[in-house]
Amino acid sequence: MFSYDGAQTVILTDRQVRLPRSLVTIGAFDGVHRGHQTLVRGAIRDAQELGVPSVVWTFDPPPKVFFGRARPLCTLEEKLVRLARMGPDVIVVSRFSETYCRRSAETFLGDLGRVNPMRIHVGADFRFGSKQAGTVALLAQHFDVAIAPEVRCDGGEVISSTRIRALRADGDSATAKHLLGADSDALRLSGAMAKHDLRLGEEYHVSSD
Ligand SMILES: Cc1cc2nc3c(=O)[nH]c(=O)nc-3n(C[C@H](O)[C@H](O)[C@H](O)COP(=O)(O)O)c2cc1C
Ligand SMILES: Nc1ncnc2c1ncn2[C@@H]1O[C@H](COP(=O)(O)OP(=O)(O)OP(=O)(O)O)[C@@H](O)[C@H]1O
Repeated sequence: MFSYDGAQTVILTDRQVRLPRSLVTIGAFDGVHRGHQTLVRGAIRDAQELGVPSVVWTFDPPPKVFFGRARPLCTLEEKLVRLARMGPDVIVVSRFSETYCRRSAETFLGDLGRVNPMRIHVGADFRFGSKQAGTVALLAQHFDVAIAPEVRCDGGEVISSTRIRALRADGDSATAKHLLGADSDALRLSGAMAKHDLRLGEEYHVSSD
């Protein structure tokens, strides 16, 4: 349990979670940049209006990092803290592994059934399942899907983890930090969280004390 400003977030693996109703947003969320933040906040707001728990479903490591296509912008712990500070009810972490990446899009749709989503918020380019076969169109055949508008920076470019990685690689840490938004500095966690290893399938019990 992560507590922040009175809000509490439960962090679970995909094997632990089960909810009778929810509103879900899904993504790798590496860095939890300003685009991610708008998506997650919109999902939490919608969940509150519908009166159901908000769920952020993410992957560790980020798939692009797993496949060696990118270096991570932050650790799992930093990502969880940045997500939890926005106040979702639940964060679900799927361990992205050699076995997991072979799960088909249809199997992942079944996984989502564990939380019975009333609606799912994602960006238009969201893909899922082995070989990225699952599209937003497929997702919309099974669930009510809300497509989040793309968040752009002042210069008009879409904010993405890829762009922030490139800015960092070019040494432009000021612009990278700006696109990551507030709280972009590494956040220290309580020892309780650091001691737990999600890979062991344990539930996190985290307090911000
Ligand atoms: C069950 C599952 C299997 C996946 N398998 C692959 C894969 O084989 N190749 C790949 O590039 N990405 C794979 N992904 C990652 C997705 O393409 C995507 O990165 C992920 O769903 C997160 O979405 P986002 O990148 O929009 O944040 C898989 C995702 C899921 C949920
Ligand atoms: N700028 C943005 N505005 C709104 N939604 C976004 C934005 N960037 C990503 N998203 C959405 O957030 C979720 C997670 O996306 P993802 O983790 O792939 O971020 P990304 O910045 O596109 O990463 P990468 O550049 O590594 O592909 C997806 O549903 C995606 O569509």
